[in-house]
Amino acid sequence: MKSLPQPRFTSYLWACSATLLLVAAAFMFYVWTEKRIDRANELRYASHNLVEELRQSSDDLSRMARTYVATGDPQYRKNYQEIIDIRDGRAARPQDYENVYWDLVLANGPRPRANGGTVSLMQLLREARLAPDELALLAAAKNESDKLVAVELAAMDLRAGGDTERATAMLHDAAYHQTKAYIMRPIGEVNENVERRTRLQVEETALDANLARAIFMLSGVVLVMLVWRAKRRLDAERLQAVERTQRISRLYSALSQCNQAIVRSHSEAELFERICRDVVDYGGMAMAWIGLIDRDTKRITVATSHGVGMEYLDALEVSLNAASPEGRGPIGLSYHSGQPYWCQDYQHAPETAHWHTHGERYGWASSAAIPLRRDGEIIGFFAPYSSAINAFDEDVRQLLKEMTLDIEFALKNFDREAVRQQADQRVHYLAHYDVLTGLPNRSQLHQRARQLLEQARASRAPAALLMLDLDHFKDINDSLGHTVGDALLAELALRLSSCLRDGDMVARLGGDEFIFVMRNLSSSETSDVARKLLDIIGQSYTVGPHDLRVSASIGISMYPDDGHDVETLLQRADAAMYQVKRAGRHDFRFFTAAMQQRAARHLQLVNALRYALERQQLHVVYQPQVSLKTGRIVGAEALLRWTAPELGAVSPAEFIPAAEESGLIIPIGDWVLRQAVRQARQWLDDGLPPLVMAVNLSAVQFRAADLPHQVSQILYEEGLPPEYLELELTEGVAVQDPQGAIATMNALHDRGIRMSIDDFGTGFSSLSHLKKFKVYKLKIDQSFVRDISTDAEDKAIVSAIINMARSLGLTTIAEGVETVEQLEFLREQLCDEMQGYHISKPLPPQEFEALLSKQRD
Ligand SMILES: Nc1nc2c(ncn2[C@@H]2O[C@H](COP(=O)(O)O[C@H]3[C@@H](O)[C@H](n4cnc5c(=O)[nH]c(N)nc54)O[C@@H]3COP(=O)(O)O)[C@@H](O)[C@H]2O)c(=O)[nH]1
Repeated sequence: MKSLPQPRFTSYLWACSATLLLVAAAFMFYVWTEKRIDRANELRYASHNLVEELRQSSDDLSRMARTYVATGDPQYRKNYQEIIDIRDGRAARPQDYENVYWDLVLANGPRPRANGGTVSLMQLLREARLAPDELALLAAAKNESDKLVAVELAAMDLRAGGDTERATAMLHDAAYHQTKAYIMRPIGEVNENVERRTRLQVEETALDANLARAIFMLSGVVLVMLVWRAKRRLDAERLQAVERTQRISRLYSALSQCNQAIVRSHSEAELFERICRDVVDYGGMAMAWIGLIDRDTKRITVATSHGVGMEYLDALEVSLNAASPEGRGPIGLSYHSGQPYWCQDYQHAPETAHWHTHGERYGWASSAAIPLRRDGEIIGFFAPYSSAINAFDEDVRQLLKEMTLDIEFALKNFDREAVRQQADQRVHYLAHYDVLTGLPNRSQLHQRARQLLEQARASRAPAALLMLDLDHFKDINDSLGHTVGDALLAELALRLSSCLRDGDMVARLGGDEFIFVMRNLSSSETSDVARKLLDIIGQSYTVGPHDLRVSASIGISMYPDDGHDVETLLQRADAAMYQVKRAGRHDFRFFTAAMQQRAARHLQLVNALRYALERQQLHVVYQPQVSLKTGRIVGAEALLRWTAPELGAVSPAEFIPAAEESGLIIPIGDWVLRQAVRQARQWLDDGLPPLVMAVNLSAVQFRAADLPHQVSQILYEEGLPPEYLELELTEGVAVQDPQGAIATMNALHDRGIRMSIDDFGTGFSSLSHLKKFKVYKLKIDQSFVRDISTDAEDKAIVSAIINMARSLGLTTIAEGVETVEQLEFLREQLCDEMQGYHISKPLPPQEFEALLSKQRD
């Protein structure tokens, strides 16, 4: 039942003040009426006294006169005259005059003391505000009294004259008494009149006084009641204020808890749970829940709840569909208005009718639905329930709105945090994993490998580190593009991962280089793994329209024999892999101490080579190439020499591979080419017989995309016609990408530049390819030439090469010719040209020039 609103304390204060005024007015009225009664009584008393004085003075005069007549004592006549004088205002009225002059005189002898004032009795009677008729009666009495005075004076004169008898008779005769009676009758009438009138006046005033007293008492009672009620109201309001203060402080502690919840919560679910708990534990709610909108069904699903009666939510049906009853409740209304909905009387509100029966058991008296937004869109509702009607006053509403804003702020922060975490995870992923293959990257490798070695150390078990590098993978990238290369690497990573046991790892170091760390493997088991890897890697890859095959080189180092830390094992596996590469690739090798020395030497060479050009440690020598028909020098092969102060003279057989692997061959090769071209131009300019300058071109140089342009540029800049230059290529340039090699050769050929195949017979050139190569010369490798005088097989090979070349229309040149026997055999076989120590070692330019000059002569 609704309670009537209580008047506030200030209303009581006004009522009290008004009543107090009424009380004061009633009191004053009462005092005034009492004073009026007093005044009426005083008047009655005074009137009565004065009237009595008139009667008494008459009696006193009679007595004085009779006593004088009887005694003849003049004092009585004197007294008589004094009474007359006082009464008529000629003598001052004595002090304490109580009408009875006789009493004053006879008291103790002395004369009554005057009070200083002289006023006649009649004047006093007039001032006594007697009624006019009363004054008229008293004036008549005074007249009669004056007549009697005249009689008494006459009687006293007779006595003074000695006629006592007549004097006495005059004071006792019937006329005397008749006059006396005429005096007394009006005085009596006046006395009665005054008595009656003043009593009436007193009685009337007493009525007023009673009324005033009644009003005073009544208003007093009312005032007391009002003060009492005001006090109760004041107490109630004070209590309310205290309760409100406590409630507000509770609400603020709920808000503070909410803020703490926001700070402490790490997830949306945790935050929702804390908020519901805080609004119940600190905000005075019986139960609270948070529901989230299911976007598909438009229904509300309970995310979290706290408080008593949470079972209510078990069967709760709430939706946003305004067409259904469960969509027209506080949540539905809140959703459609976008505002919080406060239901202050849950059991009687029409909007909660659908849930009355269900909610009755839980004693809900108020409920609210406050929308929760994320990025401005309503995602759910915060729904607190109270067991009190009108629970959501302004303070509570404000609190809940603020809590909701705080929740929304926290949601935004969670979103930001989620984005940040995703970014962090991405950064972490990028920092530790290879994006292309998903394998651990270099930094992760070091970390994981250290852990694996630690475990191996702890279990005193061996471990293997395998460094795997694809052979000629660059060719695939260069010829088919990086997309194809990337796809192949991704497929390769999957294959490699499939070879892993639990606890082992494979990482991509970058490019086509992979590292395996495997525990509990003996050397022979590691060999099996390496073979298996080579086998798996060698199976074909289908990338788009391409059917590709690759091979790999694997270097292996063993823990603890080859090293105790990751860095050492990596270095040693690298050295082993380097040896595989040098030995022709597509194989695996274990690290050995010799490899270590070679690797160290390799590193030393590469480091020194970096500065060889700028420190002018390089120079070119020239070896003559002679026609077997004419015996004349027809060409020169430019051969690079390097003398470094710390290393001495280093053979190109040693430093060229190092320059190729480090990429230094590109600037160095350019430099050699320019030197050789310049020299050829110089000799032409010097008038020496024209010759072809042969320059070795490594496969690395040959694969450079701008090679044809670069060569033409040097020729152009140095002013040498292209027909005077010959590029010596090894068979290897065409192994990986024959089509690309053919295209480059075509481009060089189109620019008029000659090409020869160096070291022919040692590589894998197929004849079908050879036919397509725009080369004009084959250089028979000196390993075949060396023993042609004695080795029948070499003889047969050299003979076959010469015949094959001739059938293809190619010129042949034999290198490494040191003896006349070798020379003779080659001439017999119709080899076209020769080069070797038999004619000359490679010579510095001046010496070569001298040799050439001799030929001119
Ligand atoms: N890419 C480049 N490769 C170069 C360059 N300069 C040299 N090289 C290559 O280095 C390898 C070793 O060369 P080098 O030590 O200069 O040896 C050459 C000759 O000195 C040697 N030769 C010549 N005649 C004889 C002989 O009668 N006996 C004998 N024992 N050796 C002889 O043969 C090498 C020439 O080889 P080739 O080039 O195959 O004709 C070597 O592979 C060079 O190619 C360079 O500038 N760039």
